[in-house]
Amino acid sequence: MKILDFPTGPYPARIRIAIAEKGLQSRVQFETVDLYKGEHKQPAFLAKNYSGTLPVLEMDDGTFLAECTAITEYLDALDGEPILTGVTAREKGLIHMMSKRAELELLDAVSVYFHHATPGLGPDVEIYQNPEWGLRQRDKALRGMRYFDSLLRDRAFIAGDRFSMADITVIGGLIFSNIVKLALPQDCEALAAWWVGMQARPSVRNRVTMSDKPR
Ligand SMILES: N[C@@H](CCC(=O)N[C@@H](CS(=O)(=O)O)C(=O)NCC(=O)O)C(=O)O
Repeated sequence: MKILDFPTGPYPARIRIAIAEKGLQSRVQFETVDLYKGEHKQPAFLAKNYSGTLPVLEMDDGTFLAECTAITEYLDALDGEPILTGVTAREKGLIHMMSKRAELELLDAVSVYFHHATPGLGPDVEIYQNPEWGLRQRDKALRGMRYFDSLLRDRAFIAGDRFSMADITVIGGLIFSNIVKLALPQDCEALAAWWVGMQARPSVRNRVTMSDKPR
């Protein structure tokens, strides 16, 4: 299967990390779509993903699958351990909820800040910007960081007692925060400690090179 992505992108990172966690590297080829040239807004790409975003998974039968949560669920169903989207009904529900909350309260909020209150992908791609809206989303992301910090004071992972898709989504949010230089609030010690642990995972550390050799 093929992944259309941008190697250093925060949303593509979610899929790169999932692939590495499940040891699927040998089954995937990556094809870069240049966001800064606006290739993702061209008709040829929009025919693959109406929403004009990355990543997109192209299955061997030609089916296109967009949206990180859907792609992760697909990959999880393809292969066995480790399961990233939950085994029991309760786990599946909680992981999906916490991953969606990580999108709404952190990752998507940082993305809006990037596109609206910074130069983003450049004037040829950012054809409409609302800096005030971007700044409000930045403040929302900071509140989201504090929320996840409060959770991590009592648990090791975002959705419970093991690593899951929800952790990967928060990782995506902190990767994006790093790109836009949005620092974690000083008092978010539990989130900071969790982030150090997450960055030590080979799947996170090697996400751009996708090397499965420990560096
Ligand atoms: N809801 C989508 C969002 C994906 C998304 O925003 N991807 C970014 C890629 S990256 O910024 O993370 O590298 C994108 O395509 N941005 C292009 C744009 O918004 O114009 C998902 O979950 O896949």
